[in-house]
Amino acid sequence: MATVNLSDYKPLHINNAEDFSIGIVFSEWNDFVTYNLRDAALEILAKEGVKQENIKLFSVPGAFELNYASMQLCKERRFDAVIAIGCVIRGETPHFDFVCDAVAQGIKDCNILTDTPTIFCILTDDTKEQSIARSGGDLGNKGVEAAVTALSMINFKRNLSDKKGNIGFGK
Ligand SMILES: Nc1c(NC[C@H](O)[C@H](O)[C@H](O)CO)[nH]c(=O)[nH]c1=O
Ligand SMILES: CC(=O)[C@@H](O)COP(=O)(O)O
Repeated sequence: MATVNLSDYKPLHINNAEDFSIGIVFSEWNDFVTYNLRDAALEILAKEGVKQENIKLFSVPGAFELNYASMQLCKERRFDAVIAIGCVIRGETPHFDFVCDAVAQGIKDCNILTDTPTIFCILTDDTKEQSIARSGGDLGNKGVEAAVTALSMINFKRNLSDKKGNIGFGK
């Protein structure tokens, strides 16, 4: 299990988190980073009361494939939120830019073309060191932020349907 940097995580105490269902799609490319992001997100979801059986994991080869997998899960309307996890590290050619732009656009499309909040937990770094620092290193863990964001967006969506307007945090 990854060492989760919780330094800036404050429990949300979201109501009814035990009923939330979340799909996590993670890429195998740079798994020394993406597994840490994934595990940190899982740890936060557990801390906030999401049942393990309501969290489903899916792996894809690379960040570019997060587009297809995330959109498929969103179209199925199977989850309250989807978290897309990847790590793109710049190489010698413009390929980095195309992959990063494509996955940013693809995850954006999931959010505007479907009813499922889809969280962009994709590191886009110039160096491996930058990625390591953001996946449980000195700069925290983006997986923590992604889990918090997913819970917040599910809550947002539920409050929209409740039409109550309250944010629903806290006991
Ligand atoms: N260089 C990285 C990639 N490249 C692979 C693409 O994401 C994709 O799998 C391929 O182009 C086939 O469609 N992927 C990453 O996730 N991270 C990288 O640093
Ligand atoms: C971001 C990537 O796809 C990366 O592996 C490409 O490396 P390169 O630009 O050196 O081919």
